[in-house]
Amino acid sequence: MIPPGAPIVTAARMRAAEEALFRREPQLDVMERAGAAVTGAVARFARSSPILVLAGPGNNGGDAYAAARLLKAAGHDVAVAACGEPGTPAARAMLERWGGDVGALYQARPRPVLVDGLFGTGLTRPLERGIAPVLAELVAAARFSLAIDLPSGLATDSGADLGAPRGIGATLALGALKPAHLLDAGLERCGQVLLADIGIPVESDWRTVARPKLTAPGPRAHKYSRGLVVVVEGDMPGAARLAAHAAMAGGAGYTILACRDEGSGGPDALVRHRIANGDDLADFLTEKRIGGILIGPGLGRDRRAEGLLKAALNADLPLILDGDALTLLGKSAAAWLQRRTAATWLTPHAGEFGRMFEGNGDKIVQTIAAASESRTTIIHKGADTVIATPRGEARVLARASSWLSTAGTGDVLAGTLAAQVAAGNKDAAETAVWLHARAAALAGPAFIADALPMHLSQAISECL
Ligand SMILES: NC(=O)C1=CN([C@@H]2O[C@H](COP(=O)(O)OP(=O)(O)OC[C@H]3O[C@@H](n4cnc5c(N)ncnc54)[C@H](O)[C@@H]3O)[C@@H](O)[C@H]2O)[C@@H](O)CC1
Ligand SMILES: Nc1ncnc2c1ncn2[C@@H]1O[C@H](COP(=O)(O)OP(=O)(O)O)[C@@H](O)[C@H]1O
Ligand SMILES: [K+]
Repeated sequence: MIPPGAPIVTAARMRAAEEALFRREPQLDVMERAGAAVTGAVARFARSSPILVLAGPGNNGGDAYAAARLLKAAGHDVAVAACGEPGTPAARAMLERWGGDVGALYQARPRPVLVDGLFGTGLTRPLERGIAPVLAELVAAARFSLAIDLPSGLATDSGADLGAPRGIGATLALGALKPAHLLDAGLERCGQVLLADIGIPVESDWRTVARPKLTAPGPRAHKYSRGLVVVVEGDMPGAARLAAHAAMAGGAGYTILACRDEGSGGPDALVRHRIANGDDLADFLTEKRIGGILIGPGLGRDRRAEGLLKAALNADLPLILDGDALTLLGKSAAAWLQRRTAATWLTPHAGEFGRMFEGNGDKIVQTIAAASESRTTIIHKGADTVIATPRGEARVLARASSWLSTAGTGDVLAGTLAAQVAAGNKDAAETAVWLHARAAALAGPAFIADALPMHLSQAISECL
């Protein structure tokens, strides 16, 4: 499990935090703690199996030499293989403290337990030729592999694959999580992510999503105080119905489907209100008790859809934009949205995000830049979901149920978010993402999106 609410830092931030600490404490003491943390984690998995420790030229290699010595002192059968001489004073000192044999990486014989201490946050380019296949073979031949800080061959700040092996069983993040533990290729290359506190103080506006704290409605609650949600229906009514159902199951007091005609389907408690076009919707949205408008799921992209979207954008009410609403805005999204005075949330998947914003940089950086430019809170969905606020905060959710990869689950997320927005939850996005992921976990394998809302009640009960 990814540690909830844990800070996430880039390689540069981690280095700065380490350097600040080294002004107060010897670097070797910190590295000894890193070695001890690795030893503890490896010993748990290795039991009495022979261990091969791989050491690289930098401080990741320094951690590896420290761990090799401590594992040996604890009675384990340890062999060490290195790629290159240590290039930092700390790594050299740890090689000396190890004092045993060091083989060449290219001649290393596989052992049942492998410790990957080749490269960590200092990796700046794809693994040099020859290293990746040797590492891949040693990992494949081992019964269990643990990576120190990061699997060698992952770009720390993006999680991009620079030659990382497949099959690492666990990764022990040192001091703090890095984006690579959560994003892109890191999602499948890190195995189980463990976090070791080695006494490096880190500050960050970026954290993993944590379980929210919610409260039950007060004794004097009524349907309006719980939150009135309006979901705007479009060409594909099923999508809006799914979202409306999720808003209701996500705790909204009153949910209205603004629909073209009487229609049918959906829970009986769902109220239908006929809306022919954008002018109609604009009139309806003068109702000040509305706590959140959701538009976009199944909206379509025709003239009527454009009129509805314009009415929603012009209403001075909290607004959630999803699906087709995002595509309709396209590259003019930021210009439209920064004019709004009421709060706005966007829930794009990667395709929709790319239609609205330039995609420079890593997913966290990109999402923060877009949130700040458009003055919105963005839930950038995917197997790795990044939430960014206009204030530069980020929350990351990795490893939600991969069964979420089915049509309609995004509509359920948008509806869940609308309920939280209408209830006035100031962490509506993080709450909705957590509840949605928890509902998916509770739904088990091969659920359909229609089944997700019914698990929201249990998910909410776990937050009370
Ligand atoms: N500074 C410290 O004392 C501490 C560092 N820590 C460890 O140190 C790591 C960071 O150490 P470094 O900054 O020395 O970096 P690394 O040890 O991750 O790697 C740096 C070395 O790799 C080389 N290199 C980079 N890309 C390469 C490539 N594609 N092919 C071949 N060689 C390549 C660099 O030239 C340099 O020699 C962390 O991940 C963590 O494991 C922790 O022990 C905490 C304390
Ligand atoms: N492999 C995956 N692992 C975890 N979550 C996923 C995965 N694939 C999709 N999701 C989640 O499922 C939802 C899909 O939303 P979206 O792409 O908008 O689908 P739709 O438009 O069909 O509803 C998002 O919340 C996304 O984060
Ligand atoms: K490593």
